Amino acid sequence: MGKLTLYGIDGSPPVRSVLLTLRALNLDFDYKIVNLMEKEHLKPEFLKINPLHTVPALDDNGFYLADSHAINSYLVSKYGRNDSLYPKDLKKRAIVDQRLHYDSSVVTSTGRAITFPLFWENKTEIPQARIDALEGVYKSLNLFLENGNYLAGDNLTIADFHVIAGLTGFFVFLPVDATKYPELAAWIKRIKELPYYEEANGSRAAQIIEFIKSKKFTIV
Ligand SMILES: N[C@@H](CCC(=O)N[C@@H](CS)C(=O)NCC(=O)O)C(=O)O
Repeated sequence: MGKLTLYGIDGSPPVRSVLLTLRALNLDFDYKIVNLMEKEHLKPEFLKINPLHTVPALDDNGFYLADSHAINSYLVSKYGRNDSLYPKDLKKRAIVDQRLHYDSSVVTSTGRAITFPLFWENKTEIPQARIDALEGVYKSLNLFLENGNYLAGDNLTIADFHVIAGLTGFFVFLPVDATKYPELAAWIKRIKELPYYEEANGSRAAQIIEFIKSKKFTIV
């Protein structure tokens, strides 16, 4: 096997989703930090790897790939001992893909609408409507989970990694009410019990969570 390098930073949810996949697959890799606050992603060296200047980016022996969803499905397809994290069966895969697109489109944009003004525009008032949209995400995820223990059914897949990595920072804005969303609350507990969860996601999200709290935001 050639050399794998992941470019990223712990605060980034899509980066943590790739870290979860790399750990689940038990792969060796180098982790190169690209500090977004220091604008390292805009430096020419990184633009050669990913002209869109986003993290995560993967270098698999000279093959460069951006976007966590593309990276995770590639890693499982190329290096997985089996296909359980991203099934080859067309219908099973289609369900995983649906969850991945839901993550890319809805989960990500809902979260970004809350965090972007806080992180980059120094706005500390979050409109209630944005928190309501986040609650809408919890509701949809709870619906997905009525079909099985994991987001795409009975088995753990990369869809679970993307969504848990995204949600980890959102709990600060809106904790999951287990009486309203029991399946979602149980799923979070289940994912946290994965042996590699804390190392790949939990501990790595701690700093960004503290950063969010330090902003002393209010919901208006
Ligand atoms: N859809 C992409 C999103 C990647 C993304 O937007 N990453 C953010 C950090 S969470 C980033 O690198 N932003 C810097 C920029 O857009 O210049 C993925 O899943 O990898």
